[in-house]
Formats: sequence, C-alpha cells, structure tokens
Amino acid sequence: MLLHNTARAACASKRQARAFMATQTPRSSGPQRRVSAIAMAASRCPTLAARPQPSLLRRAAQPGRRAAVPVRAQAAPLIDAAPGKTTLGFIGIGIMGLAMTRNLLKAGYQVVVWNRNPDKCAALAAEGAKVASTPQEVAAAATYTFAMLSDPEAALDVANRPDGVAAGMAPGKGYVDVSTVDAATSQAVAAAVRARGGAFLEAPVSGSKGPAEQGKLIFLTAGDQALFNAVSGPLDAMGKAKFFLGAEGAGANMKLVVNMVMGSMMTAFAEGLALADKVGLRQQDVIDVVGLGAIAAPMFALKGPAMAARAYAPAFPLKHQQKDMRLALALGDEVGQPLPLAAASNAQYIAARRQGLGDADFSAVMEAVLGQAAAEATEAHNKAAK
Ligand SMILES: NC(=O)C1=CN([C@@H]2O[C@H](COP(=O)(O)OP(=O)(O)OC[C@H]3O[C@@H](n4cnc5c(N)ncnc54)[C@H](OP(=O)(O)O)[C@@H]3O)[C@@H](O)[C@H]2O)C=CC1
Ligand SMILES: O=CCCC(=O)O
Repeated sequence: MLLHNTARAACASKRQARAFMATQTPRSSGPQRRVSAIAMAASRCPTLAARPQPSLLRRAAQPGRRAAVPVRAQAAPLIDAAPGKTTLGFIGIGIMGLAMTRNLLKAGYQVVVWNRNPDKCAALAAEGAKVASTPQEVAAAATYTFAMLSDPEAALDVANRPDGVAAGMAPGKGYVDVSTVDAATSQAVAAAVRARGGAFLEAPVSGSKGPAEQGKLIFLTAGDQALFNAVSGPLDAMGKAKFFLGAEGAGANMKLVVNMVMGSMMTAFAEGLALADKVGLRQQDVIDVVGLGAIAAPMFALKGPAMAARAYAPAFPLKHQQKDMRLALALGDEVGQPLPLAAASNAQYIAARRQGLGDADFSAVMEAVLGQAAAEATEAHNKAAK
C-alpha cells in the first residue's frame, strides 16, 4: 500500500518525476530503504514509461545518430551538513522550534534564528545562536534553513514576503519546512524556493514538546531527496527516525493522516473519561485499565492523569490540532473520502476553541466534551420538567 501510494506520488508531475530521476543513489540503512522502494516505484510508473521526458533525454535528432540516453538534471550540488562547519537557520521559535534549535546547537551546528516576536530568540542567543532581523537574512546566512511555523498562512508568508526565505535562497542552499501544513501550501513554498535556485524538503514531525526536547522526533519528509541526504545530520540531531516519502505533498499528507487519527483518539478518550466519571468510576482506574489492554497508547498514559485533573499545560496547542483536523477534512473532501468520525471530533475542537482553549493543550478538548455533556443534561432536565 505504501509502495502504491508513493508510486502515485512519484508520478504526480513531470517535474517531480524528473526530481526523482535526478536524485542521488539512496543509502541503504533504516527508513532510507524506503527510498529505494520509492525510486523503484517511480521507475516503474506507467506515466513515466509512456511519456518520454524531453529534458531528460539527449535526442537522436538525425537517423544514424545514437539513441536517446538519460541525462541527469543539472542541480547545484548540496554539501552534507556537518557540525562545526555548516551554518543552519531556524525560523519559528515556538514550543517546537525552541527545543529543536537547542538540539542543533547542542550537536555543534552554528545556528541563525528568527522569530516574528523577537523576544523568543533571547534564550537561544544566550546559548550561542545568532539572531537575524528577517527570514531573508536567515536564508542568506545559512546553508540550510529550517522553519517550524503555526499554519499554512504563516508558512506562505514567511516564504514569500519581500524579506522572506525565498528572497534569501540561492543554488546550493536548501529550505526544510517542518511545519504541519497541507500539500498545496508545501508545493507553493517549494516552487518559490526552487525559483531562486534553492532545494526544498517538507519535513513535518510526529512527536510533541517532550520528543522535541529529547531529540526523538519522527520526520515525515518529501521533496528534493538530495536535500534529505544533505540534512541527514541535523535531522538526526533532532529526531529518532526519518522517512522519505516521495514528491512534496506526500509528507504533508502523511502528517495530516496521523494527526487526524490522533485527534479522533483524543476525543474518544475524553468521552470515555467523561462517561466513566458520570457513572461513578474513578478516571485513574480507566487510565490504568486502558493502559494494560489492546487500546493502550502512550498518549493516553501521558495525558490521562492531567485530563482527569482538568489541567492542560500546552505541549501541542489545541488550535493547531483543530487546524490539522480542518486540513485533513479538506483533504478527504478533495479525494472523495468521507471522514465522519474526524468531522465529529473537529466539531469538538472548534467548540473548545470557542471556549477560549485554543492555546491550551489539545487534551483540553475534554472541556468541550464535558461542556456538551453538561449542556445536554441541562436540556434533558428542562424537557423533563416541562
Ligand atoms: N507542539 C507540538 O506538539 C507539535 C506541533 N507541530 C506543528 O508545528 C508547528 C508549530 O507548533 P508549535 O511550536 O507548537 O506552535 P507555537 O504556537 O508555539 O509556535 C508557532 C510559531 O509560528 C510563528 N508564527 C505564527 N504565525 C506567524 C506569521 N504569520 N509569521 C511568522 N511567524 C509566525 C510564531 O511566532 P510568534 O512567536 O511571533 O507568534 C511561532 O514561532 C505547527 O504547525 C504545529 O501544528 C507538529 C508536531 C508537534
Ligand atoms: O502535531 C503534533 C503531534 C503531536 C504528537 O505526535 O504527539
């Protein structure tokens, strides 16, 4: 199935197909083995087989001349990032960006940072980062620039504003957007970066504040594979695993699938805790029982006790989870996949945002669940009283 989907992604456009064919020889260890599978799938892609790619072929213009042979696309070589040698950029010093940048500094990279609210850069400056005054300045100073921004609007603005990342791009440089956005946003950012000669990789992450601090994120990457290889060191400094999934859009889609499932799981768990409470069960007992059985999940064990205490210190802000539900639902709409469960969960995240909980942890969806239950109880009581 993965192979099928990645093959489909690999065949998405002529330009993407060219990117595949121009990529470096895949390395053979760990998740990178998936790279080989993708490249093989791309090479078997019927669209590619049926349509010769003019810029990839040296044509035999006259009879008697040698047959067309593949020519590698001319892309600026990308140098492997190395601690002590490579300057990296990081844009978006929020919950995730702060922890990720710290791990790059700890690994020995020179890092230039920018954040819309410059105050958030102060701690990193004290730890050795340089602070730039625009995203363009970051991209110009760094070989490879990372960005961890809240949503598609922020990602597009930071890339395209007059003093944005694209303006600082040049051949030999790369932009790695680790924000959670939709595929169309990622593709638009990729186009802006490539128009200036830069390489692009989308690399949304699975894992929250804790894994970001511990350098245990999981990168879901797609785009220019040469850039994936070049930033392998920095990715390893921030994460425990990395997947290269194909042409840009595949990483964004993977992230939305994962977060849609996570968002629905959290809503279901909150409903379970609320129901347990109503029937006189101890919520901690529910957490313990769930933790020992087939539906055990690290997320339930991690968030459950705080939810029972109705405390929601933000690790993953609820407004971002709701954004991810919205983007996943839009994706379902686009491809004709009904997602009724996700739609119902999204309604609860929207309700929680309306309750002013957008900046709380996404487990605060519990309050919407409790709020709705309380409202329904009142309504039932009023009906019975009539
Ligand atoms: N927290 C988590 O557990 C995880 C989050 N994510 C994703 O990572 C991204 C960031 O999340 P997180 O760090 O938690 O969020 P935060 O809200 O803490 O950080 C958001 C960052 O985006 C910046 N930003 C927002 N709008 C703009 C804009 N228009 N122009 C420039 N910068 C802007 C903010 O700048 P400012 O400080 O000035 O507001 C801030 O640096 C989101 O896409 C989220 O979905 C992915 C995995 C886990
Ligand atoms: O996007 C947020 C993901 C949070 C997590 O994976 O724990």
